Amino acid sequence: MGKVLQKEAFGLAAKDNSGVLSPFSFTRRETGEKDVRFKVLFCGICHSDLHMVKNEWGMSTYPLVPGHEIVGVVTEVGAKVTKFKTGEKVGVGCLVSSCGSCDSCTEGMENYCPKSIQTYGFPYYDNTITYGGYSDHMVCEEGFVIRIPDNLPLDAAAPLLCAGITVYSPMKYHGLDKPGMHIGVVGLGGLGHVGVKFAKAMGTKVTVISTSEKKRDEAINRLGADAFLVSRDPKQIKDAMGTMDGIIDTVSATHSLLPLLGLLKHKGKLVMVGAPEKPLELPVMPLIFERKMVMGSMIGGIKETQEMIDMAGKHNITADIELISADYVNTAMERLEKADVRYRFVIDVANTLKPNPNL
Ligand SMILES: NC(=O)c1ccc[n+]([C@@H]2O[C@H](COP(=O)([O-])OP(=O)(O)OC[C@H]3O[C@@H](n4cnc5c(N)ncnc54)[C@H](O)[C@@H]3O)[C@@H](O)[C@H]2O)c1
Ligand SMILES: [Zn+2]
Ligand SMILES: [Zn+2]
Repeated sequence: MGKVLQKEAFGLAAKDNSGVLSPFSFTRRETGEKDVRFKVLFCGICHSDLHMVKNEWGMSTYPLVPGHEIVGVVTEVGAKVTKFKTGEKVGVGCLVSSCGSCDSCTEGMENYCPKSIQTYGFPYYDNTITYGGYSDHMVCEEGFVIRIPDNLPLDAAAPLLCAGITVYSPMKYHGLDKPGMHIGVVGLGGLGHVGVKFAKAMGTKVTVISTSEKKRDEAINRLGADAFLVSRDPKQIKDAMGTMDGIIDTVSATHSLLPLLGLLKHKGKLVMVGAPEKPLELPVMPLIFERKMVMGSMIGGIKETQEMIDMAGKHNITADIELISADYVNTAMERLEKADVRYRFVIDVANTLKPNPNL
């Protein structure tokens, strides 16, 4: 193999598990035949970025450039790229590659490919480590690039690439997308608030389940939820027992599943998408007595990510965001830890991250 050509890149990286990000220069590969290169305009801050920055899942390597809710404008395409042209608005979510031939890949579920490569912190084929979207530009195989509908504002669309697909995929897969169904959404953060919007667009009745009354007004009047339940209030839980077809649990910390299982109808499904660092306690009696199910779900495939964002375009679904400058990222991480965000931080990368003069 000849000399591998590379391009200078600049971003923000965690250098250790302290939770602090700082400027970082690195290189990305040249645009390969099937690669799309794009200038990053905006990147959302997912709670997974925070888990990874702090190595809470025990799988982080440093330096770690987070970011998997990335949108931008195409600057260069490889000779064999057919789907994208320079100037087009594109995005990349949590995946940048997969094997392409296993059962999961064949079924369009690259997210479950055992050899899938995540957008940051994973070894790539050329023995480099993948770096995410808190950076000035990206290069990605065209098969993992998503087209952003023209009518969506790019900053508020960015979080759909992880938060959006993570709630959309299980609703579709588990048949929780049928009008008339009653869906619960636990945890009203980045994932939860877009979960409410998609579930409403699918025509279901949506109840937000939260730990305090604080978000009741916003959940109902701003996000369009039909009802709001405080999970720590036994009376509110009791009144809603056995009413829900499915619950999407987006909570990022350990919490009790018992009240949630109680809210489900017979055969109801509790889908775990939140990924706390410690195991949760699973009460089995409600599962046994009423054939209830608990399952997990991880992001979604590329085809369904495109479907999700096209649906968002049709229904004008975007995230409610706080647009921040790159130098605010450490404060944003601290606030995210305390659930002090309405409802997603998005970094204004192109305007505020120090540009790379060589790009
Ligand atoms: N399964 C996947 O594919 C996938 C994809 C993206 C994110 N995630 C995970 O989902 C979780 C949520 O991500 P996010 O970006 O929406 O985070 P977020 O911080 O925006 O939202 C988390 C919500 O959980 C609530 N919460 C925190 N601790 C709680 C507790 N003890 N009890 C009840 N509620 C509590 C917070 O108030 C907040 O509303 C994270 O663990 C993240 O890593 C999973
Ligand atoms: Zn994410
Ligand atoms: Zn595969």
